[in-house]
Amino acid sequence: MSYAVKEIFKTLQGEGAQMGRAAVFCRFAGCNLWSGREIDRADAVCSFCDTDFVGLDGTGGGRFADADALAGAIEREWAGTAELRYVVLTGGEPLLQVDDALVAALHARGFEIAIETNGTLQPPEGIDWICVSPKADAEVVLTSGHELKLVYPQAKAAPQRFAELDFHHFFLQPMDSLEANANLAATIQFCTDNPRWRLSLQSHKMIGIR
Ligand SMILES: C[S@@+](CC[C@H](N)C(=O)[O-])C[C@H]1O[C@@H](n2cnc3c(N)ncnc32)[C@H](O)[C@@H]1O
Ligand SMILES: Nc1nc2[nH]cc(C(=O)O)c2c(=O)[nH]1
Ligand code: SF4
Ligand SMILES: [Mg+2]
Repeated sequence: MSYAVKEIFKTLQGEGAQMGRAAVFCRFAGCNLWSGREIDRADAVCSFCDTDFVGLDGTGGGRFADADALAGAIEREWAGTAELRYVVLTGGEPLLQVDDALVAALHARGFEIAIETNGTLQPPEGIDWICVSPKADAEVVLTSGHELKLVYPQAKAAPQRFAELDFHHFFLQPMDSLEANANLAATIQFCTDNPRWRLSLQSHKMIGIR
């Protein structure tokens, strides 16, 4: 099958337990919890998204005919050493498109594969780092992985609902919005009072990288 990709770029992972690690980001177009159009935002299941995932027009974006073509583009973007190749599949919601063929093509090129997902869809086998970020009252069907990274606060997604799921790391990430300062303060307070949860900052926004 073909893949619709908004953008492909190399940067440092800004969030979570892999913060600071060099990675190629592959941002898939489209999401199942928001159309991506501002006119629909207030009524969407996920209403605080900070990302433009509509269309194929970002740097390195486009329609890729098959897994080999997309993995090849990701490999060219990495453009570096053979070791510690790392790709973050994100979006939009990457699990609308990521399949066995893409996992195999990336592994064949020596990439460790990470994914950022809202947890409403099952992944193919073999993804090396799974980050689930639950949204509002959307049902989480992907209940195990490496990190659970909850944007905080969300009226319909209290941390307690996820604290017993099968993840190695539990992060709260302050919601970036007009209330970002208050959200940061509330997140610091919650993590201070509930030591299962650690603070994840969107460090790329603080240091001015993508
Ligand atoms: C744009 S999403 C794409 C991947 C997937 N759809 C998801 O929601 O996890 C990438 C990450 O950004 C986080 N994110 C989105 N909007 C945010 C905001 N306003 N403040 C903080 N984190 C946000 C998401 O929760 C997720 O962890
Ligand atoms: N540097 C950087 N780190 C990130 N971690 C998760 C991101 C995402 O949008 O999925 C992201 C992003 O867009 N940029
Ligand atoms: S689920 Fe992810 S990509 Fe979709 S609207 Fe929410 S944050 Fe954005
Ligand atoms: Mg982002």
